Amino acid sequence: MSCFRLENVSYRYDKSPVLQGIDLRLEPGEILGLFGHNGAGKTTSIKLILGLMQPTQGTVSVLGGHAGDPQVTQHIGYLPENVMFYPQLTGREILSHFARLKGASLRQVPELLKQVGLDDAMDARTKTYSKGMRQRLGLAQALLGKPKLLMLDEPTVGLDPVATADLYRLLRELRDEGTGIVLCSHVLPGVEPYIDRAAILTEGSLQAVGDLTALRRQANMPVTLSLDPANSISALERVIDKASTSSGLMIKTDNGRLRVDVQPREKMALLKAVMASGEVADISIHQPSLEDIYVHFIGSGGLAHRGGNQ
Ligand SMILES: Nc1ncnc2c1ncn2[C@@H]1O[C@H](COP(=O)(O)OP(=O)(O)OP(=O)(O)O)[C@@H](O)[C@H]1O
Repeated sequence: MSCFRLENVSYRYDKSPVLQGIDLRLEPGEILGLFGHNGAGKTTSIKLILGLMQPTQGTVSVLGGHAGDPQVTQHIGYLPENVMFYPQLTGREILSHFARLKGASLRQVPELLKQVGLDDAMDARTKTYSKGMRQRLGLAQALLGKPKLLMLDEPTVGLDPVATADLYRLLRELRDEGTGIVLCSHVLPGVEPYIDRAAILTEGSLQAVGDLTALRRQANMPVTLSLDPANSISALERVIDKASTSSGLMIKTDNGRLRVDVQPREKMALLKAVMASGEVADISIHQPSLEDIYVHFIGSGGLAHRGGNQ
């Protein structure tokens, strides 16, 4: 049973279309990164999965049922983009309140607060919490009742790098226990090792979906080889010129090394020729990162939408 399936889903607020023909699914035990610029439609997609709104076209099924059904919703954990809590209550009081609302065991409350690193602060009023602490309390709230589907909207906003890495590690543990997780973000640095698949949304349309290998293949972006000459840069450059089948191979010198941008399909032939020449002392290979792939798919039009939370 899939955690959710969106089939040919479109949505419009009033007249303007916000999502168009989205096909997307999430399986148990998987972390999907949903990436897109500000206003791309990430939160709208989440609201449709939560059943807060109905699609104007297409179908949304969640955990084998209908989005919004109480039997389905009780198995969903959701961390909204901007978490706000009553400032006079303590973390423990707030989480206990949400546990009662959700019908989750109160025993979970101190356990979860400990899990998100708030064990020392659970009896302090939330008005004394930092932004990162409020975010962790929001995460604990989302984890109440051990959800089968966890949806996190910009979960790393307000977290420092160590807390961000802790969050990703926690998500990986939950994933390994079978939870399906959606991570919505426009903050890409650091997320790459923790997601199984990425979906890139621009202007309400999915540009690409897949694991990093599939996205790299689809993007067909050049791979950068960084080469240390064994003898001289000019001799190494001649080898590359001769071996290259494509015209206009990008070659740059960089601190006594050569940087060569090569198409993926030509990489192995070029490497073999360079190795056989005896003109190279060392090689490093840089594949396009998730950020490179994201920028490739959203294009300069998408970049113009990006906000300041990078
Ligand atoms: N209640 C609403 N009424 C009208 N338009 C809306 C409403 N909510 C969102 N929109 C519009 O829908 C589009 C998608 O918004 P959405 O919040 O889904 O984007 P997002 O990808 O989550 O953006 P961000 O990264 O900034 O949170 C935007 O153009 C936004 O202005």
